[in-house]
Amino acid sequence: MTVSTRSTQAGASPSPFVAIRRELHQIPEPGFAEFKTQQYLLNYIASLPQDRVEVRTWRTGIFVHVKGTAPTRRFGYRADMDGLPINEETSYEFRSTHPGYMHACGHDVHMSIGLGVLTHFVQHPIRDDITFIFQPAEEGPGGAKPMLEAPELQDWMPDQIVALHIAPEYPVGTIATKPGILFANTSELFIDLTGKGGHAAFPHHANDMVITACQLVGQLQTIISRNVNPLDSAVITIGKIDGGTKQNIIAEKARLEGTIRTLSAETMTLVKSRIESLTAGIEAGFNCTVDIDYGANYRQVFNHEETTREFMNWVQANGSVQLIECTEAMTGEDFGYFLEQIPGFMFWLGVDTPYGLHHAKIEPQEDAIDLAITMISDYISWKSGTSV
Ligand SMILES: CC(=O)N[C@@H](CCC[C@H](N)C(=O)O)C(=O)O
Repeated sequence: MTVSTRSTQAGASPSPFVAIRRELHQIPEPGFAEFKTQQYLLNYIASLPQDRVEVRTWRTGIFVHVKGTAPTRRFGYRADMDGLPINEETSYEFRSTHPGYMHACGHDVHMSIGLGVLTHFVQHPIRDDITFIFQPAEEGPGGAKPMLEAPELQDWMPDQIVALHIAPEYPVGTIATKPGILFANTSELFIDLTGKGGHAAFPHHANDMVITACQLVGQLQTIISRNVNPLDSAVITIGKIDGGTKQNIIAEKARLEGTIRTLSAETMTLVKSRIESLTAGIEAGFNCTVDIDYGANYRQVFNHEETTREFMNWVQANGSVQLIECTEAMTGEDFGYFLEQIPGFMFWLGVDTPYGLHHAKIEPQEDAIDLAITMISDYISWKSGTSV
């Protein structure tokens, strides 16, 4: 394949898809509000030769169909599009121009790789068709499920699908994956506490929801340490607390925002049932009301055993990147919904940066972009050539 002209060394001009990643990096947007991102992608796709390309939009997402020369099947590549509410603190010259928003989960990288693979197959037709899915709202509330059900996808539904996620902890030149479960089941968690506000000097006339929220956060952590089997894995993270209005007013309301992660659906049910018992105790003990909202729920990312093993063998034989057979992670991804319907897999792409996903200073190594474009293009070409 010929797309890559790699160079991200200081002073050198970036390759086309690194340059695209830098432009996308500057316009991170919330889920289902990826308007500029969608327009940017549409403009780029429109700049390609159109004879075998067809485009459909769905809300802020995009489906692109690239027709093969004598198709017998259809491959799929999915990239997510949304940014995160984080104030960027990287050393980049091409930092986010949207205050308070950042591509801190690599979706700018995932999209630029998607455009690179798309460009390759527009320039180098293969026998089979390919559907590219640029999906909004992966960080929540989830674009995968409604996109799978969208009428615009039905006649372009892939027979096999692939997606990747950047991995800060792995070196550039490595990918990591495994057959079976790769990412956890997730559920968002929003808990609203309502008590009785009052003057800071008269706590006996009020029910303080700041104290109640603090108690509840501590109690929630006992679910993992005392209810979940230690040989199983689960996470409860409360990532945000809001409460009160002023330092000398007892808070009438508080809100906890978090996420639950489990490796099995049964453990998710157990964790939720324990949350409900503990919050019932909080209501009784602190004379307040508690409302729980589980927000968006994602099913586990479960890599198709046979397809993933075949891909891993191909990577090892191909030799352009090093394969790591990893363990599962407690991250979530609504790509799991695609894998429930379509055989395929997700893999981690090594981008070697000391700051993790969702960190304000994350700076993925951009050399991984052209390397991934080449590898995915080569894999799909090989697979198309070998399949009937
Ligand atoms: C790869 C990654 O970081 N994905 C997100 C998915 C978020 C799911 C949902 N909004 C939640 O918070 O539960 C993650 O946080 O793992």
